[in-house]
Amino acid sequence: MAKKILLLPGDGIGPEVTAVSRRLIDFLATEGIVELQVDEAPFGGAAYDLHGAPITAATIETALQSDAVLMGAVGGPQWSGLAYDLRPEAGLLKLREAMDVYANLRPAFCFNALAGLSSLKTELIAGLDILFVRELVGGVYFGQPRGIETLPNGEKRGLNTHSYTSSEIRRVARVAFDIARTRGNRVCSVEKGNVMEAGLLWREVVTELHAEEYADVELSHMLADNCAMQLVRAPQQFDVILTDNLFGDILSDIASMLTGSIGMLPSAAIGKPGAPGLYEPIHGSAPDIAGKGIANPCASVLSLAMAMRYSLERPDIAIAIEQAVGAILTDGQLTADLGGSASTQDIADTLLEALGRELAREKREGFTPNNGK
Ligand SMILES: NC(=O)c1ccc[n+]([C@@H]2O[C@H](COP(=O)([O-])OP(=O)(O)OC[C@H]3O[C@@H](n4cnc5c(N)ncnc54)[C@H](O)[C@@H]3O)[C@@H](O)[C@H]2O)c1
Ligand SMILES: CC(C)[C@H](C(=O)O)[C@@H](O)C(=O)O
Ligand SMILES: [Mg+2]
Repeated sequence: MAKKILLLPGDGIGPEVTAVSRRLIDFLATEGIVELQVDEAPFGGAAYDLHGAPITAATIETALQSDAVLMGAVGGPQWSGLAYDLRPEAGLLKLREAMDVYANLRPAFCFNALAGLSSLKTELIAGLDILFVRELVGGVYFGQPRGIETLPNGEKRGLNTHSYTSSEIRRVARVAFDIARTRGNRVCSVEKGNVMEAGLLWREVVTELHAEEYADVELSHMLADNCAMQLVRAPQQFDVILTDNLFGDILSDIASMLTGSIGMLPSAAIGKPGAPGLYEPIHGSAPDIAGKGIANPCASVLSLAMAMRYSLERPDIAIAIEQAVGAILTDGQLTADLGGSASTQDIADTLLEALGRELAREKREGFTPNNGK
């Protein structure tokens, strides 16, 4: 039966990079390599402009009925004055919450061809392969109470609540330990238990789960500020980094620059086994370059590869896409963020050819599933 994929291009460069993934999807479908039913809906600021809300109930329903949702990016200055709930970013949080995609996998992998473009020295980067497992539907992003209130003295107060229950921590920690077993078998759990009770509980629950079920996996703990420093000092020390929603957001952006550009980093947000996954680049709508046709589409395309691996049961296509991206980078097909002059369209054209070659090679030689490593 055809797998269902919902595209949510979003705002800014979102539609530009998603269009490249769409070309790959259409190619795979036309060649009969995979049977896909593709839907598309406005999302974020685009949905607000059309429907007065950043996501509609119908789009949430379609997402829940899909096998995978591929999102571009949302947000932009034209919507920044809206009330909090109407902002494009609030639509994204609503979607993540509705899909209950609590584990956000953010690989920071450096393609060989880009090692020299990292903001760190090449020798610190060679072979870099970190996987962030970021909790995605809890913590300070969702804690109650929240809001902006006026105090009796007339002053305003902005309020957010950072909270985690043990079951929320346990389920995402389980994902990190399970994935670690398929790669370097090491998990570094990151919080700030030195100053936050939620961090203390985080460490306690992770330690307990480790002792009960995952004693074979090497577990370490690190405070988030130290982790930020270690990521730019000696990033190769890490295999899987397990952390909360806010720290995961920030630490994965730091790690993106180790790989050459934020335009390279994909993500997969997964929930209960069998439930649809949400796939999106970690970058935003990049208003500074939107409409110029120069956005790097690799993060979107690599997110599609993650969808093939984690939701669409096609690890062969995932690997072919990843190999194709590696091949065009090696050929020097680089967008401006990587110091090149290729347009988004140029990348789409060469990527399609490279994907065709990779799939043909797999047909001849077979492939070995690599679990995203
Ligand atoms: N998942 C998402 O939809 C998401 C993620 C982050 C930020 N945002 C939103 O995007 C808007 C802009 O945020 P920002 O400027 O802080 O972050 P951003 O990630 O959009 O851009 C940061 C910088 O990286 C560059 N960049 C990002 N992606 C690129 C790509 N694919 N190719 C080339 N260069 C790229 C941009 O040009 C910019 O200079 C805000 O409204 C923010 O809330 C959305
Ligand atoms: C846009 C925003 C809600 C989002 C986040 O903070 O999770 C973004 O920064 C990301 O990394 O996906
Ligand atoms: Mg972010």
